[in-house]
Amino acid sequence: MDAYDIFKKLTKGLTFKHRVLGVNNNNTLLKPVKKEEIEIKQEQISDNEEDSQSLSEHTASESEGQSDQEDNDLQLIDGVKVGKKKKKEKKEKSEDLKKKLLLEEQNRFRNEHGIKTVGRHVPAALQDFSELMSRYNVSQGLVDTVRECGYTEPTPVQRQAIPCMLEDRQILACAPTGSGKTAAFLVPILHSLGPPQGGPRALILCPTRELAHQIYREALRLSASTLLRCSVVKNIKESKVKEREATIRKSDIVVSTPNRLCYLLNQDTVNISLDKVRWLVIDEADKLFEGSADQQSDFRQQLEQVLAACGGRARRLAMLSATHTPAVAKWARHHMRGVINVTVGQRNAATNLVDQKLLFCGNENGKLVAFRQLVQEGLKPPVLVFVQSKDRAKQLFKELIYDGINVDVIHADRTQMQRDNVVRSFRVGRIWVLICTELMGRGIDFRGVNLVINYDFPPSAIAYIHRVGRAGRAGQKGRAITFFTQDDIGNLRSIASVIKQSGCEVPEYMLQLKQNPNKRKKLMKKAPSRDKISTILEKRPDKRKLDAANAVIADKSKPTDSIKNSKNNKQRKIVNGNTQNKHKKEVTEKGNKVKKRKKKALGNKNKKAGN
Ligand SMILES: Nc1ncnc2c1ncn2[C@@H]1O[C@H](COP(=O)(O)OP(=O)(O)OP(=O)(O)O)[C@@H](O)[C@H]1O
Repeated sequence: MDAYDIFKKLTKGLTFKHRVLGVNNNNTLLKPVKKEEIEIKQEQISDNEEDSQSLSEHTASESEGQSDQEDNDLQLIDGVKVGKKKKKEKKEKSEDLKKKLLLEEQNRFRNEHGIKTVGRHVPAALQDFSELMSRYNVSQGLVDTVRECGYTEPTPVQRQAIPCMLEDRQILACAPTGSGKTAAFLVPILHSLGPPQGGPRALILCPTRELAHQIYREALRLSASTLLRCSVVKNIKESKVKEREATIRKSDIVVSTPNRLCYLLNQDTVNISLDKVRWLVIDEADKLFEGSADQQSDFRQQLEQVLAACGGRARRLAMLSATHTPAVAKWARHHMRGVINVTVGQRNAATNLVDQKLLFCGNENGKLVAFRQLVQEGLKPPVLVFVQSKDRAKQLFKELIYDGINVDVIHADRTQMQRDNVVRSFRVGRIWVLICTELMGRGIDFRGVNLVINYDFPPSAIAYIHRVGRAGRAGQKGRAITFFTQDDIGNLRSIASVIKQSGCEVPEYMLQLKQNPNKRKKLMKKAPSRDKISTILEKRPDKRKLDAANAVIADKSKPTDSIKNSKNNKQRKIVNGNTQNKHKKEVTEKGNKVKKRKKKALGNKNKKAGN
């Protein structure tokens, strides 16, 4: 007896409504039902099918009802509607995705323009100036003025700095020389100040008077469509103090050097309130922070005084420069909450619009010869020539004026009026070659400077970047030639690296030179002493040649140290022989005169005594 027979016996006379289906469906345990049996039960089956259908329908509706019930139960958990929660999550996810895509798009746009930012919630960069109206409600008048200045497209620093400042964010911006940083801070200030109120609400500090005047001129130009009043703190003679005070009190935007502003603030008779200042801009920030510890503390003290005077809580800071130093970054970290760092291109790099070259000149005579050669080959004005001190500026000026070159000179010893006249003449092309000191190295915007000549090697790579940046501005190309001698080797490698970085060629050996940090620091503090710039020098013996000759002589005869020294001393005496003899003669003549006077006085005394 198999399982089927047992099942039959056991189920004799019984009807299994559901089992029938089960039998059909499950024949693994039970044998398949025979055909006749199926036919007998067919009727029952169809009835049952209906039942089961209605049952399944019922069950479905029941389970639906149950799931509804479950849903209702879930909806009641903590009063949160789960269904809606899911929808909300979905929506949030899609919003997140949208945001991510938007951020990616913004980053791609920034990359295209060489903009890097560090900070939280950085506003999107500007696509064009008209976006200022749609995004920030900037007046049509201001946008039109910007365009009238010839600014059709924002420069990279303007694309990022303007929205940041319009959203009231503090910035630390580093962008190449000549890339339009001035308009980058002026445009948002001009919009955010609204109608004029009187009493400074924006204060712009920069290192030199020339730069202050330049920023002031740009502010005047850009504010043409507004009624805002701009002023620059001019010379602060005692007689003018009251006049300056009145001007500042009436102005909305004030441009000054820190020295002049603090001088005025410290006058007992002067009452200037900086309470309403909303924007404090520090242009060429790293220059103001640079220098010896004393100089640094000078500016820091001044800055602290100004910050204290701008007591308002709404005060925001913007610091800009073409170069970035750790001192500025550190200060910004401590004093600028929520600051956004904006960097365009590579940090501390020279503009790639300037073709740069290094020229070894041997000695000071070599420099003058090289300069004259450049003139002979044909200089394309305007040309800026940098020297390391005002004395050397005067010396070179004397040399070049005798060569018949259309040249002038600017340095700290000239009066303000002379300085202003020189700058104006150079701007309009009356002067072709302008000799200057580091004074003009920062920020000054002479349109179309074709060539910068570093007659004296710059004291640092930073100074080099700013000097050559006087050419190659606002998209125009330029050239820079830097003379160097043996005295400048200490800084050669760092400057050669800057040149190489900006895409120009430099001999490989320069990049391999050993760095001496102490020597570099020394050179930054004090420029090397150089022979006077003078054609007469050519007739004088070269001291270095003499020293070299002495060394050869000393080596040949192998004398002892003391003999060597005496030999050098003797040589020194020969070099300065004429001067020393002259000096000796003068001393003897003076001595004789004194003796004669004494003799005469003694004679008179004796006469009187005799009388
Ligand atoms: N969007 C623009 N399109 C064309 N030219 C511009 C634009 N913005 C500014 N300029 C021009 O570029 C020149 C350089 O501008 P600016 O003096 O502000 O440069 P900078 O970045 O401050 O340079 P530096 O670091 O040397 O001080 C100026 O002549 C200015 O008129």
